[in-house]
Amino acid sequence: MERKDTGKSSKQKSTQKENEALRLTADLEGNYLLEERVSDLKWLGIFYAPTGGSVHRVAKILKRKIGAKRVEMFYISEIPATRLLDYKNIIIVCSSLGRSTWEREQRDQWAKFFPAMRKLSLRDRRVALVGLGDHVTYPANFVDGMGYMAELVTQLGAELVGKTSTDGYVFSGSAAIVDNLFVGLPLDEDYESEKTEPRLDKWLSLVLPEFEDI
Ligand SMILES: Cc1cc2nc3c(=O)[nH]c(=O)nc-3n(C[C@H](O)[C@H](O)[C@H](O)COP(=O)(O)O)c2cc1C
Repeated sequence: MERKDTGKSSKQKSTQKENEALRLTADLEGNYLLEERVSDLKWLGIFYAPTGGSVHRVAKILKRKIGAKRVEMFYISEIPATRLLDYKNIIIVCSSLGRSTWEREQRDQWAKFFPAMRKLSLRDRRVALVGLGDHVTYPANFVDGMGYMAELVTQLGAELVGKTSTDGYVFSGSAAIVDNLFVGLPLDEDYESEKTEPRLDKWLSLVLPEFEDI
């Protein structure tokens, strides 16, 4: 059979395919449009920033422990926020740099990413958080950033999994605690790096079974 030439370049065709897989819907208040992916979900994506420090190191350890072939990993400054929608389950690795830093786009990659992320619907997605912090220098704001991230993904409709007990952590305050549990896994590479691997192993044994199959 003769193939019809639609006159479209392969780039146009792949953009068209991308648009077909995304659906725009109004949020509950009708304030803005939410983007939803409706096809081709993959099992697990790890999204992290910043790169080159403790967050990046922990993201790489996570990928190795889960199995490099089972998971895809992205530095958020190199991808559009809609990439989150490709995954049924999502692990976000972030640090805490204080709310003022997170609110300044010129200083923080997550702050730059948030406006596009706020347009997504994460309904039917399971999200687990890993938050890097420093319990010695910032005991009153320990892993606060993970708390802000939890607020955001919950607002976007995601189901938060992988909450952890505060047992074994020394701190005086944290925005990452809800109902006496951390909203994800806190890690302190600055002062407790020897605890990182055992904490990750224990957490993964609990969180991986919570992720949904596709
Ligand atoms: C300016 C600045 C502010 C920080 N604020 C906090 C904080 O409020 N709470 C906390 O637990 N850690 C805080 N930290 C510690 C970092 O979150 C921690 O060192 C983290 O491992 C850094 O990750 P990175 O090496 O990937 O950048 C802060 C660090 C810096 C440099």
